[in-house]
Parts: sequence; C-alpha cells; structure tokens
Amino acid sequence: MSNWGFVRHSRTSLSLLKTLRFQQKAHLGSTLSSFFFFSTSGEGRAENENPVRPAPPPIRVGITESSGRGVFATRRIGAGELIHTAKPLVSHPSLSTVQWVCYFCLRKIRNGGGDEPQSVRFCSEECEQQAKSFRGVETKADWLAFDDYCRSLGLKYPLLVKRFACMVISGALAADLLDILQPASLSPLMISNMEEGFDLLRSAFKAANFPDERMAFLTKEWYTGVLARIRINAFCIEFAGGLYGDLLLSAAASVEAEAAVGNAVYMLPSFYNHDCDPNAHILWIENVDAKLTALRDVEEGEELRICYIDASMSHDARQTFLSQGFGFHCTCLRCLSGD
Ligand SMILES: C[S@@+](CC[C@H](N)C(=O)[O-])C[C@H]1O[C@@H](n2cnc3c(N)ncnc32)[C@H](O)[C@@H]1O
Repeated sequence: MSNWGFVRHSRTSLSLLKTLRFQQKAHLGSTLSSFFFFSTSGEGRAENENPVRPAPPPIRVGITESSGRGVFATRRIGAGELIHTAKPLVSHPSLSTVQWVCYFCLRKIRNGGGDEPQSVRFCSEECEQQAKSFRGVETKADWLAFDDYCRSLGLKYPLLVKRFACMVISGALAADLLDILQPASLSPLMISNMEEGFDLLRSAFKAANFPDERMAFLTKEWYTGVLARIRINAFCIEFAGGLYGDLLLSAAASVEAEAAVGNAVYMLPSFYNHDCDPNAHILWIENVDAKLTALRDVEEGEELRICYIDASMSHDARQTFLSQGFGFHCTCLRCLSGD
C-alpha cells in the first residue's frame, strides 16, 4: 500500500534557485476570497478604515494557461514581503510528535513527553478551547485500532480525515468544505487500499454510538474524496530554520525519522501552483499558521508559485517526484531549460 509519502514541504534549496523569471498571463477569474481564512499585516489600510477588518491580501485566484487555477499578484509585491498568512482548515500532529506539540496549533511544548503515551497536550487555554468541539467527539470513541493502522503503515493523511470527520460531526465544519480543492486521481488499487482506514474510522464512530444522522456524510466515497484532496493539497509542517527547534522534539521526531511536526490543509495556499524556481515560499515559524512570502520582486499580474518539493533535487528526480506524487509533468522554465 502506498504510504502517501509525497507531501508538500516548506523546503526549497534557495542556493540552487536560478534567477529565471516566470510570468504567466492570467485570465480573469472570479476571486474566491470569501472561502479563505487569512490575515494580513494590514499594509495599505486607509486610516479611517475599521482597524478590526484586515485589508485583503494582494492576490487573486484565477485560471492559468496550463495548470488549472493559480494565484496571481494584484499589485507589485516586493522581495521578502509577507503576502498573507493562512490558518489551517484541518491539521494534525504526526503520531511521533503528538506528545511534544500542541494538539491544536502544533506549537512545540517545552515540557512535552510525560508518562502517558496516548495523552495529548495544548500550549494554551485558547488552543484547548478551540479544540473543544472536535475533542468532544474524538474522546467519545476508541482510536486504538485506527491509530495503530496509521502507525504501522506510516500513514499521516488518514489522521487528517479523522480530525476532519470529528469536526464535521461536532458541527464545526461542513462535510463538503474541501470539495473545492483539486483531487488526485486515484486508481482502483489506491481506492481499495483505503478501505481498511475507512472501515476503522467508521467503526470507531459507530461503536461510540453517534446517531446515524450525524454520520450520514461518512461514506466510502466521502472518505476517498477527502483523501484524494488531501494528497494533492496537504502541507508537511516543519518549522523554519531550526530557530525554534527543540532538542527533545528533534529526538522524539527522529525516532521515526520524522522531521515534521504534523500535516495541514489550507484553503488559499492550496491554489498556489508549483515551480522549481519559485517566486514565493510558504513557511511556518512557531505553529501551524502559514506565512506566504515573496522570494523576489513580483510584478502585478504575475502568477505566484511555490515549490512543492526539495528544489535541490536533479531535474529527473524532481520530475519523477512531481509526477508520482502530484500527477503532473512540470513544465516550469527551469525544467524546460533542462536544469
Ligand atoms: C495544489 S494544486 C494547485 C492548484 C490547482 N492548479 C487547482 O486548480 O486547484 C496542485 C495541482 O495543480 C497543478 N499544477 C501545479 N503546479 C503545476 C505545474 N508546475 N505544472 C503543471 N500543473 C501544475 C497539478 O494538477 C497539481 O496536481
């Protein structure tokens, strides 16, 4: 069974990034900002404007010529500028770091660990409060078999589906929230490999006696559809630069050769296409809230692209990774140049 090992990382090897520029003509597309959870630095806000409401980020979602939807700059964006931040729709710590990071925001916890291997921790009352709805559902069920299934097969994405399902049952999220995101195309074998996870998830909720009407959304099609979207759109969360690293966290993570603190799916960041020589970057400083920044000056109308993979890989390795993990052949300028 595939271990779904292809995840989007924050890592781009800047030293190897060439100065090739990529400018793509955007078609007019409707903006999807009403769907997005974002905040901005508030730059450009008029003085008399309500200070509580942040200015919209300088981007729009439009249609690209060859890569479906993409994100375009609505004004010139300077190198190093914070384009916007994004809160996750769904996130989950890695099983190997669950004792060491906040169960809600994935922030490292100084005195994590402890005696109870199954226990979860929060970094603040606010996070505990925000997790209350899905925890109220999650703690009613027994997850031993489901978590063992994920652990033994090295699966991370079913954990995101589990949390998403808990949020839906609690009424915090709509079951079709992720439908707008592009799904991976799944082979019949991939779908049949997902059956065990679905059965375990559904059984856990069933055994906890949730009423059928609250679980009506939880069909096999829903489960595989959500996983298909997560596969293309989830980010693997690693904090930037090791600045906020923690030896204990590193030690815990290395037990399973897992550097990431967890995985998350966002709305707006999901619309950024890939480039092996990107002009934008997604990073995490101390928790799961993502920051999208410009790596170089970007002109108004230019498409903003991030790198999904380690850009220091060879041309052939990048192509193989993108094709097997994301199902597309990369035709960015760097790839076309043969670099
Ligand atoms: C995370 S989504 C990006 C948004 C997507 N274009 C959409 O319409 O929702 C990733 C998908 O976008 C497309 N894509 C992203 N970067 C691409 C590239 N460099 N070349 C071709 N297709 C790309 C692929 O279909 C890929 O699976």
